[in-house]
Amino acid sequence: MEARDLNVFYGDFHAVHDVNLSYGRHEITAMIGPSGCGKSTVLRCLNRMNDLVTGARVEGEVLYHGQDIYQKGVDPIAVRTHIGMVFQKPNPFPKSIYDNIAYGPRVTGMKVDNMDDLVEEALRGAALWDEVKDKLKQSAYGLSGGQQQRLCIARTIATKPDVILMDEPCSALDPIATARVEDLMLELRNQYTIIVVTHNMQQAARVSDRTAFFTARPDETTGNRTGLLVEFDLTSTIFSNPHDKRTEDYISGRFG
Ligand SMILES: Nc1ncnc2c1ncn2[C@@H]1O[C@H](COP(=O)(O)OP(=O)(O)OP(=O)(O)O)[C@@H](O)[C@H]1O
Repeated sequence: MEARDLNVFYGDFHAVHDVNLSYGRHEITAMIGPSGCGKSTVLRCLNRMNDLVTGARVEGEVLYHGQDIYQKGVDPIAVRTHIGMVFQKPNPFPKSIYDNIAYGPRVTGMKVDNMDDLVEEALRGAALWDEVKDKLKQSAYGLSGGQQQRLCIARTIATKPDVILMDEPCSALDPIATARVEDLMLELRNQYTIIVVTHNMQQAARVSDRTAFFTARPDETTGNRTGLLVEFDLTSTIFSNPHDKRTEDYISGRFG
């Protein structure tokens, strides 16, 4: 995936300025930076989730296998089946564990030979099968927060996307549940391209292959802070030998 000259506005407010970024296939890319620098805004552009935000306007291109997902005629629902999203707070549907997984394939009209097999495959893929296989008909709300987040990941992979976007997927989880989700991300990387927004720099350092550091620059006249990409590189480089002083200051905790 690739963002080209991406600018995002909320009404008159220029939230994100000229982002150019290539996301590697079967890699985990982390997007980090101080609050308000536009990480989530950029993430939402990658599967047209900003279409659902009142007043949001996107300029530039987001290329997915070379095709601009903002081009006229592209169906945003179809985009979201290829490019799934996992949110900050686990948000299972008020349905059984089984139906949470089966819902996406059903509503998107996916051709499924055997739904039981697909549900099992998705739950196994999200490292949750062994914990829930005997209670598939029970409500998803009975699961712990960490299990609910893995259920949401299973729900995302059930529609067979090839990119998974994650918006601070562990911020509502305790350290043990966080470690499980991070292990899962590393496993999923074999099959999926993962793009994750995180506030947690250790998490970015632990799981990602490449890291994009964003910051926000105040407009001299209005004082409004517009987000921009400062540096994008291998995670090891960003954390050990960043080229930009702003990255270094952020990483070392002098700013943000
Ligand atoms: N729906 C919206 N309407 C208006 N402004 C918005 C909206 N969503 C985000 N913004 C603004 O856009 C800017 C970027 O926000 P965004 O949430 O993308 O940043 P972020 O880096 O993900 O922040 P955080 O780390 O705090 O979640 C901020 O100034 C924010 O107030």
